[in-house]
Amino acid sequence: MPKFAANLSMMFTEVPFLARFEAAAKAGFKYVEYLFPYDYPKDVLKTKLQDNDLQQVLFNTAAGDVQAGEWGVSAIPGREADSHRDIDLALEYALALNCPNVHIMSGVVPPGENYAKYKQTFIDNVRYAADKFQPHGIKILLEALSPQVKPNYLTASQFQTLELVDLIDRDNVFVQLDYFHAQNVDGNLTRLTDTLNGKFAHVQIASVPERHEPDEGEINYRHIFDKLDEIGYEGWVGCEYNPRGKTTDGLGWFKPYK
Ligand SMILES: O=C(O)[C@@H](O)C(=O)CO
Ligand SMILES: [Mg+2]
Repeated sequence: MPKFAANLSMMFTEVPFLARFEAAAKAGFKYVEYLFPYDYPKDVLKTKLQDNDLQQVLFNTAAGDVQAGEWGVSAIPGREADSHRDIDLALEYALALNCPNVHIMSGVVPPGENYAKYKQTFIDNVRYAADKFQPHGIKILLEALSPQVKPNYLTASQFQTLELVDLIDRDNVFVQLDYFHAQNVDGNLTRLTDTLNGKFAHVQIASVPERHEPDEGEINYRHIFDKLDEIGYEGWVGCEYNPRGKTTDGLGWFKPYK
């Protein structure tokens, strides 16, 4: 049975961020993920996790200057020092929060730029991270983002991310398989799951096209959950969706899995 993690960047937004830990625990979650921890001291987050018997399973490296269009900097040529600073900070938080996975954000490739140069910069920076995280047993995740959500992100297709994982060639680097983006770009989700089997170490879910609860739209998630069980997937499934209304009102789908 999948282990579901509440995504506190998207779920329980009825309450302020630090109150979402308790809200998730009360709703029956044992695991949480969220985009960025950096606005809060490590101790504050650690206490929230401990007080609510929750395990943190994923967060991302910093986004950079979001107003200026950045969404990570690790693929941007000339920004290696910023990328390494973000990776080092992420490692500090991962160790403090006992978090087993960190997603390294590549950033966008502006149209007309040299894609190969961005790709190589990302490969080099992820190798730097992989070697730093490896002694601590922390996995690095790379995610493809669909163009309707983040145009010109370094990778849009799961196959591009898979190629990067293979080129980076480190034991602790994996695909972050977000089925919402995968359906938007690649489709064919059952076969895709088989193709990526062993290469992905974290899953995220949401309906398509609305990015709501996984109980509507194009994807039959009951089938996907069975498929993940069938292949023996042991990682977490992050609930990265925007609830249709109040978060708890939309948790009917979660009842059988509590
Ligand atoms: O799917 C997403 O958008 C996220 O998982 C993320 O980490 C960055 O955009
Ligand atoms: Mg995602």
